[in-house]
Amino acid sequence: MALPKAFIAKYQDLLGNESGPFFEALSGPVHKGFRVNPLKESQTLVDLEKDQPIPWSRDGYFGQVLGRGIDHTTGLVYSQEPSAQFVAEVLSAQPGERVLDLAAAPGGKSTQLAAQMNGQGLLWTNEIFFGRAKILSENIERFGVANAIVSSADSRDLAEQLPAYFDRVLLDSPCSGEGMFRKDPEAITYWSEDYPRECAERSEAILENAVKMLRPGGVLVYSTCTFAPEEDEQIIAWLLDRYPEMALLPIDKVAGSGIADGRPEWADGNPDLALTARLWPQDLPGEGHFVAKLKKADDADAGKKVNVQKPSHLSAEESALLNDFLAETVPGLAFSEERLITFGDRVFLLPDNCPAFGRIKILRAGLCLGTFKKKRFEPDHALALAIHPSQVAQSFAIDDERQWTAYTHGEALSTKADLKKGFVLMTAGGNGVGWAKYVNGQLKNFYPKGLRH
Ligand SMILES: C[S@@+](CC[C@H](N)C(=O)[O-])C[C@H]1O[C@@H](n2cnc3c(N)ncnc32)[C@H](O)[C@@H]1O
Repeated sequence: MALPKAFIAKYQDLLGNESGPFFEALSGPVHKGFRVNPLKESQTLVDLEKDQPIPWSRDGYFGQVLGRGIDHTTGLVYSQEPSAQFVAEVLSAQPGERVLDLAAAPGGKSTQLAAQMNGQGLLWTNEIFFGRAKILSENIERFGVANAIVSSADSRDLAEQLPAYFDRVLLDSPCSGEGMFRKDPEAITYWSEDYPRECAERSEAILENAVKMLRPGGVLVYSTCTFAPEEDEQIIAWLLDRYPEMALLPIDKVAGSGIADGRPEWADGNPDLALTARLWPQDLPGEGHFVAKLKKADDADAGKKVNVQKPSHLSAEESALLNDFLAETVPGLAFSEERLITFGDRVFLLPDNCPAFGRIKILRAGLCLGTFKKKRFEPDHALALAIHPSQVAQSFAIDDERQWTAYTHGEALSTKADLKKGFVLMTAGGNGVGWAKYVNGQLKNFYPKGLRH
């Protein structure tokens, strides 16, 4: 890997004697990791080795996930670089809280936060670029997350809509990506001496909005995947200076893991900056990361009141179609109609007390239940991935490779199983993986066309 001369000079200067092992590590092997998904009822399908837990990640292991493998397709695992798994652990979202992931695509940290929240509370996950937000939304669906709002908005517009609203905010900032040089050498081509400063300016602008959205007493985690002090300690020094209501919190650096303190001497010398965390490739089996955890003062400005999103009014026909579908197919799913919202023909179950969307572009408003078709209701793939098989009236277990291949190709399956005419939850290894419609010994395939392979 050819590193820019200016990069080498900068880190020789900053790291002194440590620079040798640092540059050596940058030309060493990349470490792969994955997380298992505790939101899924059963883990029986995971055929990846789970003998090397990542010390700083609750559900994380070293190892490589295959893109088209059943583990991945069914949302049982999420492929994520080991160091990146530390960030959401530091934020530590709790069930029932209001949590914002402000720069979230493709969704590594959001899916980890969703696992921590275990379906309770509100996870608002945002990505400014619409194309990337679509990928984020697909990953949220595959992971079986029912309580997430996925939006695509500029942080300024979000802050106007949701002032002082969240218990926890994560800004995993768009950065110069120096920590990914080893994993993704293309990142080197974007680098210049000025690039970290340019990225830092963008991060400052996003951070201002992140702080606005934090409630008094709320917790903010700021992270990057760069070594650049301009985007790491110096940004936090700037934040502490600009917002006296924000204070650094200690981070559990997991004794023996190699996670290091931040470097006050690379910013304004404030000793509190040592509370931040640095993950160096020469110290641990992962890529480069920086993490800071801060709290907003309990007596900070509480902001204006945020309204609750108004539900949609279903027509009598829509209500009847939906209620018939639920009674026949998912009798174990109970909720109040006050939580239903429609986008075109699709109906979503909002998280409890969901805040109003205003003009924010929403890609996913909680759990998509399905689509109103002419005189019928068709369940959504997201519903199959998020519900527990015990909630449905009938299910069909795919128990061999041949059936799995046929189902994910979009073929109908023949069966002698004792099923009633209507929708059937298809399961694999004990988890919902999609829908089929049973008619006369045939399971008609409802696996989404875009996912067939
Ligand atoms: C480090 S990545 C996020 C990775 C993600 N947290 C994960 O774990 O999968 C930063 C994200 O910020 C987005 N971004 C770029 N410019 C932005 C801006 N001005 N405001 C907010 N997000 C931005 C990028 O598109 C990118 O998806």
